[in-house]
Amino acid sequence: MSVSQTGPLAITDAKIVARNIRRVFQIKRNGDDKPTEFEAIKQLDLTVKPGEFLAIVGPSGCGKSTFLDMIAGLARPSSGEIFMDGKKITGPALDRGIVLQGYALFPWRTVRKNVEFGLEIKKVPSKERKEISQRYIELVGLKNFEDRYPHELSGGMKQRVAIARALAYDPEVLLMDEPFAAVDAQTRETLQEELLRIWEKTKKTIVFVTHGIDEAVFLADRVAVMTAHPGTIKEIVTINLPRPRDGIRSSAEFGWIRHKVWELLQNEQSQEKKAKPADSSIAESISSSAAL
Ligand SMILES: Nc1ncnc2c1ncn2[C@@H]1O[C@H](COP(=O)(O)OP(=O)(O)OP(=O)(O)O)[C@@H](O)[C@H]1O
Repeated sequence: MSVSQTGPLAITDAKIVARNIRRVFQIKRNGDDKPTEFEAIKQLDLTVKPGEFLAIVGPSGCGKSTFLDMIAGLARPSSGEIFMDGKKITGPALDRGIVLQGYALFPWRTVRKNVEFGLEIKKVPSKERKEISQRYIELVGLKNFEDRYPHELSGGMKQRVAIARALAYDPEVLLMDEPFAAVDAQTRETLQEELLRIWEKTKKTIVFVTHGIDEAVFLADRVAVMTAHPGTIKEIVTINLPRPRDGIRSSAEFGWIRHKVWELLQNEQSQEKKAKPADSSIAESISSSAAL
């Protein structure tokens, strides 16, 4: 039997395999007759192992969220394929849980009802739903907040609800797009430690997009560094730091790995600056419109 290979793992042995991904957006600007093609991602290959915690970092606008959306099945690659457990991803499904930066909670639902949302879709009976939601509410440290509404919670608490909601319907893969960006530094560190504790307990595969180098190195087994636009994988850094990682941030090894990732990103950003005069106008106009 011939099995396609991407990196060291066969498609069937890896949790997620992205093969030769390209993503092009059609941009129509005022006054243009025809849309212009904007290549956001090109030739992106990546393999995620079962149970792995993989972080993705890269310069702003390099395509991190676009790539995550494609793994989630919310968008399709223009060419190339993404597989999960050997099957091609063609749309969203409950085997992948998504946690986004803006919490995306339902404001009219209590904490419990938010956490139960995926279970309702799965048609889990009410008694079982309550048991499962309670377990995850407690796992993320929100016991006694079950009946609160999102507007009655802090940013860190909302983010915990979003994590509990994604975990409660037991997806095999958790896709996280800058989930802790909106909280203060101290809460972020607490949430990072909690996420590691949950990951060690639940053995989920996690793909975690972040701007934070410290965050990526602290959390991940491997950090995939993307190039500037058009984004592809520049290098994958294996984080050989022991676990549990409490207190590791002050160690020399942490500082050394952090510096290595920082350097890779720094090179990318300076190369992008040099390349800018040639194709800056379209990239800039699109990036700024996307930021609005
Ligand atoms: N729907 C869209 N239409 C047109 N261009 C888009 C669209 N979505 C994203 N882009 C462009 O694709 C590129 C990649 O965007 P993406 O949001 O994936 O980057 P990112 O790496 O997640 O950025 P950041 O780190 O700033 O969040 C950007 O230049 C963006 O402007």
